[in-house]
Amino acid sequence: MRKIEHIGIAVQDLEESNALFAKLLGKKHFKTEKVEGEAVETSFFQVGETKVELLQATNPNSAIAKYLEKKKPGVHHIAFDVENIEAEVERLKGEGFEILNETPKQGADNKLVVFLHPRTTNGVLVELCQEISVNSK
Ligand SMILES: CC[C@H](C(=O)O)C(=O)SCCNC(=O)CCNC(=O)[C@H](O)C(C)(C)COP(=O)(O)OP(=O)(O)OC[C@H]1O[C@@H](n2cnc3c(N)ncnc32)[C@H](O)[C@@H]1OP(=O)(O)O
Ligand SMILES: [Co+2]
Repeated sequence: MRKIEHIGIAVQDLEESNALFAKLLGKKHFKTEKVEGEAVETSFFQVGETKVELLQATNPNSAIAKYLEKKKPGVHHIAFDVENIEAEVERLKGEGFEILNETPKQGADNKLVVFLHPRTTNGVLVELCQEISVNSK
């Protein structure tokens, strides 16, 4: 794990939360992006070397929608930047962590992502992110 890539925050209304976090952080988000595969719309704020990712569900089947059926808006996950996501998945499997999607999937902000089940990570939903480099496209 090289650094915290982002903190994911589940929100009900992206526009409203964008305005709130712009006030809080003293800067506007640098991008919004829909991730069809996750049925989310995201918005990113750069904070030093890490980011805040706001997530709104785009349909009721979204993991964010399901989360908000049971819990209040708030911190949803923590994402770590990794150099080699496949190698990290193998390492973490060996350490007994439960991998939710062994095959990395398309994330936001030009990343491949994997999630670990919170029941094996002390109750924290963990995301691994690997930058998709230009020559690997
Ligand atoms: C990829 C785009 C973007 C990016 O950064 O690039 C994203 O970050 S997308 C983020 C949204 N997508 C995901 O979160 C995908 C991974 N998540 C899942 O597969 C599910 O949400 C899962 C398995 C974590 C929970 O599924 P579900 O809600 O259907 O199950 P339960 O409600 O039964 O929960 C089981 C158990 O886990 C606890 N839980 C659920 N969500 C969280 C959470 N975010 N943080 C911590 N704990 C969580 C829940 O409370 C249940 O615990 P229990 O003790 O059994 O009550
Ligand atoms: Co994320």
